[in-house]
Amino acid sequence: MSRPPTPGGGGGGGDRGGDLNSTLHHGSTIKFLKFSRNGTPAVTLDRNADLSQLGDDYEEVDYNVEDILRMAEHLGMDTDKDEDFLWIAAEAYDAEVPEPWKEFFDDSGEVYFHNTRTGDVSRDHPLDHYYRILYGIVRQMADKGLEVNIEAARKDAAMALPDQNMQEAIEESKEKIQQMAAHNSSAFAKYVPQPKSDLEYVVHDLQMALKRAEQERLEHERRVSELSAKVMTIQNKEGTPVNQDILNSLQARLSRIESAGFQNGGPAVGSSSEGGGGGDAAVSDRLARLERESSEAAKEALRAHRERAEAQAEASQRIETLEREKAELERRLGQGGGGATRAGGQPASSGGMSKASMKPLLDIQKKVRDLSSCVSTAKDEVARQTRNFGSALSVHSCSDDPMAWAIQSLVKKLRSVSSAAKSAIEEAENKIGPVMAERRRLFNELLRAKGNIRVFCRVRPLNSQEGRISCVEFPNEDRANRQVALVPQERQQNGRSMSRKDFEFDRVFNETSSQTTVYEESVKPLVQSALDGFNVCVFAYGQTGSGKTHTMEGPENDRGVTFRAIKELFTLANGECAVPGVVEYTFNLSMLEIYNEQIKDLLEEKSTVASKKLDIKMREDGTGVYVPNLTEKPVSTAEEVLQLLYMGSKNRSVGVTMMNEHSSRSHLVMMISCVNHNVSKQTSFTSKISFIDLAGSERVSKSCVEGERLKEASYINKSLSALGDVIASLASAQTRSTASHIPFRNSKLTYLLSDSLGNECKTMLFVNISPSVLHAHESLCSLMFAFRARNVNLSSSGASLSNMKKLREVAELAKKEQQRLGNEMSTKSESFGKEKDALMLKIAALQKDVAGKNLTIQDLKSKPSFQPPPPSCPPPSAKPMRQHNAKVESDTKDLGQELIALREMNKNLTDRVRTLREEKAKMQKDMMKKEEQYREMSEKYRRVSSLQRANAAINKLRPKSRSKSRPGTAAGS
Ligand SMILES: Nc1ncnc2c1ncn2[C@@H]1O[C@H](COP(=O)(O)OP(=O)(O)OP(=O)(O)O)[C@@H](O)[C@H]1O
Repeated sequence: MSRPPTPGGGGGGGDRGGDLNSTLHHGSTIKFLKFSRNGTPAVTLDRNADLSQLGDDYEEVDYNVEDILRMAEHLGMDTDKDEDFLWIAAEAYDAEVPEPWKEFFDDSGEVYFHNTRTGDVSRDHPLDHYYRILYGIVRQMADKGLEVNIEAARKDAAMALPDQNMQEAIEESKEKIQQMAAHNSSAFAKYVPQPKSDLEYVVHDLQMALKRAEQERLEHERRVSELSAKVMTIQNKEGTPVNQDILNSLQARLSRIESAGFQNGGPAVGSSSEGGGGGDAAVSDRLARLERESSEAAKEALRAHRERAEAQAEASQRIETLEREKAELERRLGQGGGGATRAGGQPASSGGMSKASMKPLLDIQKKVRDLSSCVSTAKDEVARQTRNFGSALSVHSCSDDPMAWAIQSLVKKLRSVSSAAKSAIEEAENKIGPVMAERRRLFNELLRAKGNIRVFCRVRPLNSQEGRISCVEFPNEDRANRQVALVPQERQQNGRSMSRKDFEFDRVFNETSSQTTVYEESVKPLVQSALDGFNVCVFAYGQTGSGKTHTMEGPENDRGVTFRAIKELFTLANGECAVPGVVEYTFNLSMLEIYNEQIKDLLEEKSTVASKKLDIKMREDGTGVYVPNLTEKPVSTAEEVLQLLYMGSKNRSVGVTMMNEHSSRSHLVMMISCVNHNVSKQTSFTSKISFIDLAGSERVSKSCVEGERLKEASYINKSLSALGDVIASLASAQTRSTASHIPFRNSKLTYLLSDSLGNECKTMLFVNISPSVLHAHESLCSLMFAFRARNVNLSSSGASLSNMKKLREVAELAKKEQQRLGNEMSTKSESFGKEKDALMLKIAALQKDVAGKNLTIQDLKSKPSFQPPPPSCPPPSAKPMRQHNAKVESDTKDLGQELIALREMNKNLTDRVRTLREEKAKMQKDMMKKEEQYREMSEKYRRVSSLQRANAAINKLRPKSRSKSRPGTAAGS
């Protein structure tokens, strides 16, 4: 049932009118044909079809223009722009009132609707909401340059409705439309054009315009020749006085026609002076050229359109894949308790990031890269299209050109395609953003699980002056590489002896660990983190000559972690992490030295001792600190950085102490700021990676220094202990989850690095030690300092009591399982071994027996039968001899068979033994895994206990000691 006419709505009737624009505003009717498009019921406006020829085999619906326009406005449509969607208004106008709603009229004759179930009353038709949503969806599809999928739009709109009855009502009306469509579709096939893409419509319009222009040209030609003939007739009439007036008027008319050309959309002819024939030829040529060019432009545009659609589809597919992978990664991370992380957020393994855990991230990076190259290809395509349109426009720039409007329309459409492509690119970029952010988040989670403060110990080889006695041991070296022990060898130089001290770190590198191993298992993962926006700090701590510079800088032929990290930084920034045109990086390098609490710019050209005085300032927005006037050099390759490092190193302050000829008495700080620019969004963020080669940590007394050297040493001690205090405070703040004062300002070093320590920043400390007994005490101090930082890190994880209990239970279980497997394996292998040995013996005996018998047979066979017996023996009769031979032969046969059977048996046994061996190896592997798990758990448990003990001790002390901690005690205590 149609809705009753709304006030002001005119009645139906009137002529159909071919052009919608000409009918819409004249109170006449518009007609709609219903047809099926690819099985999708739809209603479309018919503009050109001659309905009278369709007979009764279709449904023609006349609507009053005003009613439909009013309904369209009521649904929020723009009646000027939305003529293609007026069918929604028509459908809404026709919509039935669904149950349990009823339609009523009030006293003034206005319609209202009443919900008989809920009692709701509304002036709005109950389905108006649905049609508004439907309109919104199709409008959005059209705005995005997508083909309008009515079926999908209807589904989505229905889903958005809260009322089940409404949905059913819509389903019902949809079915009706489908039935009607199925009935009518065959009749309409010849009248209703197949769905076309925007560009195809443009091409079609263009061709129609050409046809019209050609027809008009022919008509013009006909009229010109008609008039010329008339003039000729008049001029040639012999004896007839020429009526000059008539002649003049005819000629003027002819000229007018020629110059008028096709003012109503027809092609302009050449000037009248060119003469009729020449002008026509020019027009034809021009038309042909224009037609050619237009069709080429249209083809090109179609191709570009298709390519764009393909690229877009591919991009969406890739994004989908990425999202799937991301979900998978997330799922895996969610299971992290037993895999990548352990309870309490402690590292799952001692080494660097495992390949398995890195792989999904690397895959995401690769996908993001692919996606971005896809986006940039699409961008290039858009740029190319735009250029093509530009040239097409310049060719057809003549505004009175008959083809201009068609070309303009083509250009307009293509521009809309290009803007659709642009928005597709934007959309893809918007999708890349979250994927990249997710990758960053996951990667950071992985690093955080390993600890934001990580401590590595590196023991350098003994040098020629130190002899061959090492006081360092590596317990469990083959397993976890995490333990190091200082063992007493003989009395120290100072006469004191030392008891054995065991330490554990995130990783211990021994004398043979290569620079590559050290880098890969320590700093490498942090480089990615720096590019992801996290501040990173790598310290090398240790006494003079312990290998700090070797670890950080390294010799030219075997670079240390700094150079390797920088190389990686550029590789990632130009490869995996870059999204050309979306995300780009720039880098700036600065290098400074802190000597006697003074900052010296090492990259300052012509640097002198009395160079500019530098200080550290807090940024006004409170986002961190900076050193005003510090030289910052833009860098884009590792080689550039190397050159600057070389220049900076030459400016370093070095002195001579008894410890090391070239001992460094200052802290060397090298910082690279990484600026991540999002090109399309015009946003950026900065992160920083810093490498700090700390000054030698040896105690003053040992260096036997005085005067200037003593002053240097005391500054060094002070700043190193300030560093220890900062790390300790940060960790205790994390443990208590409360904001507390961090004494960053106690030294220039800690203040400078205040924005790179704590929170989500990644801190890595190498403690370098010498294995020499001569340095045992200094090594012990260094290890104590590092252990303090590491313990701190542990306490920040905050393992709960329930976790401890759980860990203990799991550890017990693992231990039992390990024992059970061990027993089972040894019992099995023992019994199988025995069985196998017995069988082997039997086989060997049988083989021996067979071999002996074979020999006897051969022996007997080789003796000639006619040979006379020896004189002492009675002559043997032939019969027993034959019997004997036969017996031997049958024995041999039997033995042969037995041998085959035994060989078969042997083979089976060997197979069995092999299977058992494999089983054993598998069990051993399982056992080792379990043992490792058990070990980790017991370790965790041990740490938690020590933490508890420490907490208890702190609690005990708390009421008593409120006194300030003395500076300078951290490193040595
Ligand atoms: N892992 C190592 N393998 C081989 N040689 C090493 C290793 N570590 C250090 N060395 C050597 O030991 C010597 C002292 O090392 P390095 O200069 O790195 O010590 P340092 O702690 O930086 O001293 P300083 O505080 O004086 O700068 C150098 O000759 C260096 O080549």
